[in-house]
Amino acid sequence: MTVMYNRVALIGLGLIASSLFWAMKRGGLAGETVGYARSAATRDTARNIGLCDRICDSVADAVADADLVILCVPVGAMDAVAAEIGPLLKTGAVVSDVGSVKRAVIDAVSPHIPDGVHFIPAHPLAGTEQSGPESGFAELFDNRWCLLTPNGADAAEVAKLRTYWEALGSNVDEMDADHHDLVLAVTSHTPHLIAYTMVGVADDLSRVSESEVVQFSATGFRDFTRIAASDPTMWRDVFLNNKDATLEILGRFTEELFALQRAIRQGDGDLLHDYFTRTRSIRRGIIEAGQDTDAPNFGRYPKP
Ligand SMILES: NC(=O)C1=CN([C@@H]2O[C@H](COP(=O)(O)OP(=O)(O)OC[C@H]3O[C@@H](n4cnc5c(N)ncnc54)[C@H](O)[C@@H]3O)[C@@H](O)[C@H]2O)C=CC1
Ligand SMILES: O=C(O)C(=O)Cc1ccc(O)cc1
Repeated sequence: MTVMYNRVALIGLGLIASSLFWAMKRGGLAGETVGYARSAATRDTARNIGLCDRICDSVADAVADADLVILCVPVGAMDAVAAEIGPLLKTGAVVSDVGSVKRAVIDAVSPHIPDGVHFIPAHPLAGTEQSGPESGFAELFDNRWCLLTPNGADAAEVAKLRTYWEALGSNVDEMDADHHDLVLAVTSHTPHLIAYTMVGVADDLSRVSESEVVQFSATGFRDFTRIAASDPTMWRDVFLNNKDATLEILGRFTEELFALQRAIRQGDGDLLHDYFTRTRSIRRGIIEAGQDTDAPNFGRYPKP
């Protein structure tokens, strides 16, 4: 139990902020944690469930004297929130965020950060399809990656934030923001779009076949429906703010899809078999690296 920052302010009280609070409480990482949410209803819920040591009714109260301010709002709201808090930050404070996109957040937030305040963007690769203050839990970040995109920030403050995320349970790496956005377009953003699309297709179909789509959902489709239940505002903002990388990956995806479509039409079993053999090896690589915490036998890899 080591206090790392005397006062931490969480702005936007949803899944990630509430998980941060519970994880900080578990580790005793903050002297005091204060929270602010835009809507009075969210602030009331937060108070009722004991989220944060204090919930403030104004963002000014929340960031006053804060040593670490973490922006936990949708990516599209970062600009407005940063503009509001910029003039209120104390010298020496660290501002960070948890947004799923990094370059657009850096461009939106940096102009509002005064001299003497350190801005260190971060992205925990951990989440669920749930949102809101009641959805958080202390274990969310355990054994998950958190990527920092320091963008030239003070090395000592970056090292401290790294230690903070490690104390929250994460593995931490540093990356260039553009590279982050491309990697996440491949591993998270485009897969979410595909899930949204597939569930949309099934929804159109279910109008024809009544409830069969729901009744006979196989595991793969169930996973798609879970992902497609994610917060619409958050995901709208991800695509609007990681436009180039997702369009690039989506272009490649549709080309491959057309190639597979042609193979099915032409009965080209060799092409399909070769393709599926290649993709299977990628899955095995992930499991052997110990990265698949959802696998039924997670914890038993890598094999002795
Ligand atoms: N949900 C997930 O699985 C993950 C989300 N993230 C990122 O974390 C951030 C927060 O996501 P969640 O906690 O899941 O969202 P959430 O929807 O649970 O909570 C977001 C909070 O921000 C507030 N908010 C929205 N617009 C606002 C505005 N203009 N001004 C002030 N407050 C505003 C909402 O009222 C809510 O309290 C997003 O940037 C998202 O990209 C990062 C990793 C995983
Ligand atoms: O729920 C899931 O499967 C996720 O993929 C969670 C998630 C969503 C957004 C992120 O930026 C990081 C992780």
